[in-house]
Amino acid sequence: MAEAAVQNDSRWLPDLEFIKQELQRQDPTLLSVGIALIVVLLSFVLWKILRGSRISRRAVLLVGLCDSGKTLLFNRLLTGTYKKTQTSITANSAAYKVKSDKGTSLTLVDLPGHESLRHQFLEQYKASARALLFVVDSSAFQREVKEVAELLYQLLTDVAVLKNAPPILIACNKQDISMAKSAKLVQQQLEKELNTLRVTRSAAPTTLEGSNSGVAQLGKKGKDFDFTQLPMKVKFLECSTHDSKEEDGDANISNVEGWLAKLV
Ligand SMILES: Nc1nc2c(ncn2[C@@H]2O[C@H](COP(=O)(O)OP(=O)(O)OP(=O)(O)O)[C@@H](O)[C@H]2O)c(=O)[nH]1
Repeated sequence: MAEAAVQNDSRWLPDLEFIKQELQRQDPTLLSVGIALIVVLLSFVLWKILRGSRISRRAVLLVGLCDSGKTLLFNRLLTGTYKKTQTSITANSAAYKVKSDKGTSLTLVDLPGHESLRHQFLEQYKASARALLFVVDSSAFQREVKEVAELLYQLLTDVAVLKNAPPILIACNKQDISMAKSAKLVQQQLEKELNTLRVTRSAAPTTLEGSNSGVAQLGKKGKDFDFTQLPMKVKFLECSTHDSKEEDGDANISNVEGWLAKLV
């Protein structure tokens, strides 16, 4: 057995000897070709690993404040129909087949928006996020802007979230209501609010236990914050999950479906 192993090993010896001799001769052409080959090989392996981890993360998390419309959007995406909703106290998840020829599926996870629950569920799911579908009630945005920005700030500075840099869709929902703010206005106000939050949070003293561990800097230092400074793609869209006249009227979510289809 041992002899066979030695014989097997000896098959490699001429090659190693050849490489050794060539290196000793320090042929610059061969050396650069060798280095280039190694770089290509390593890049390929790295690309495979990164791609593999992206594919294995299939969860699209629906996050947002209470009553922003996550559960109704979740139901609409899955069944296309209207269903009366109640405040979620736990996460709902289901397989969702994207609207494209590929027919691939993602897992939609609707997380509770209530302040006392959302942190716990975000902690549980954030590492598996392929993407984040952040739902905003555009009709209540003026009143809720600070709270919306705080939740977004929490996500955008979370080291575990930033590690995977999942694409984010900010769905400016309830556009059927006349008071609803446009996606452009929501974006501008959020950028302003996140900028303020960044200043106040970085000025806040860190506790002895280091409560700021796991929290990263938001955007580029020394520049006013805007969403293009983030490592992930952030898109803003307008949608409505039901018609203002009839609750079970048509939803306007085809752009959300389009965004989901592009994830796979
Ligand atoms: N007019 C209008 N109402 C909507 C829309 N989307 C949701 N709603 C209503 O808003 C209310 C809250 O919707 P939900 O889907 O339960 O909200 P949620 O974000 O899941 O709330 P939590 O479970 O508390 O996190 C319900 O009465 C919905 O019918 C919309 O696009 N337009």
